Amino acid sequence: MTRFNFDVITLFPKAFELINNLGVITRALEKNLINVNLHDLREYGEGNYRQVDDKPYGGGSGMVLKPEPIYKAHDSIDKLPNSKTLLMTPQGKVLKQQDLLRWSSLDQLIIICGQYEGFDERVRCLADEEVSIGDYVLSGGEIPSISIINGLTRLLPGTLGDPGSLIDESHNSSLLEYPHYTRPLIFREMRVPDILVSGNHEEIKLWRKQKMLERTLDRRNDLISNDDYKKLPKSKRINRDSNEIMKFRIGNGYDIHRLVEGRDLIIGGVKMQHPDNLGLDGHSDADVLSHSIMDALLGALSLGDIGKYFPPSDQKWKNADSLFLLSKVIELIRKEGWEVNNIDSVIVAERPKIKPHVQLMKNNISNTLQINGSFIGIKATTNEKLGPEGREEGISCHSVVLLEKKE
Ligand SMILES: Nc1ccn([C@@H]2O[C@H](COP(=O)(O)O)[C@@H](O)[C@H]2O)c(=O)n1
Ligand SMILES: C[C@@]1(CO)OP(=O)(O)OP(=O)(O)OC[C@H]1O
Repeated sequence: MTRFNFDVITLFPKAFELINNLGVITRALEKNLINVNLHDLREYGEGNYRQVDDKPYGGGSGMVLKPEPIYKAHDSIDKLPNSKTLLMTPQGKVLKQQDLLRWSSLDQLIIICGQYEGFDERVRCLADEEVSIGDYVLSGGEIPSISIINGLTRLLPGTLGDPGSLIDESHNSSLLEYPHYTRPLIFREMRVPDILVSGNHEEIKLWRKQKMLERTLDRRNDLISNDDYKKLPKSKRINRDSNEIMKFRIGNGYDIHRLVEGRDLIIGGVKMQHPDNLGLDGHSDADVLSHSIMDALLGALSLGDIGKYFPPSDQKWKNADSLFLLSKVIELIRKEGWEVNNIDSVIVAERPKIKPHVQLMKNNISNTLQINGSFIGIKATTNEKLGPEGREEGISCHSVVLLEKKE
């Protein structure tokens, strides 16, 4: 039978009395599956007072654990062939289930418990790995060590009554575990999902897999690595939930309006003069720049296009100010929980010169969207006399936007 040795160097050996009352761990001790040897650091202290700490060089508050007692304690431990030394410190790598699995194939873990005031830097040389149990500070490494003893022991063969309970549980794969239910069927009007009482084990298996995915996406989508995500069937990647792990969405918008006589030429909310007094025709003010930005914003969130929100059949939008329409679209985007990262547009017009008006257009878009002008790019190009824009039959505009999910 495997016998795993934990050797813990600690100033507070009494803290480990807890493991004598920890169910699975206690049973593993009784069955000699593990050995927990406590090495009281005080016994390796120096002088009559068994001093283990001292003032820091360079000044500063608090005391620092001296290197000599820790080295002496570490030297005193018999090292098994397959052994590693861990140093518990908030500066260490955050503990993951994978680490416990990795260490479970060793014969021995020597765990050095740091203290919150710190230890002499040279102690780090003893450690194969520095480990933290989270981004917070405890008074010492004892509770983190107990976490490691607990987490690792339950992985050892013969420890758990039902080894099957290791298979599905959270963190073994990169997904969290599915929800569990037991009797009664209905508790305070909360009913166990029908599928679990259906007796259809194939369906139950599928439901559990789906719940694992949903739960992880909902609570800990940081656990889903790109590789794991790619392993998912494509049908799962394209569903609504999978979109939630995306923090960015890109959108593309295009619009073109005909150049005619008797209409104003308004682009980006700026009224310009065409050399032949032409203007853009449309139901609204036909502002191609604002329109293409709106379509890009809506497209980024798969929300359709402007015609859906401001139908040309509706007289309400006759000669509408497109900057006002844009203000409505950005309201919708923000209501959906997204923010504009940046916008880039290109206006295709043979004439007039757009460049002199670009700053004013930027100001208008920036005020309407309430974003800084430096995140808005507006450019212009002729179409080299080619196509409808080149023949001055119309002016078009292309825009792309990047949206970022708000926290
Ligand atoms: N209606 C336009 C078209 C172009 N510009 C500016 O002129 C530059 C040269 O245009 P090309 O189409 O020959 O590349 C272009 O980079 C724009 O800055 C403009 O202001 N208005
Ligand atoms: C803006 C709207 C408003 O009715 O009309 P138009 O000015 O004709 O512009 P278009 O780019 O055809 O978009 C459709 C409409 O939403």
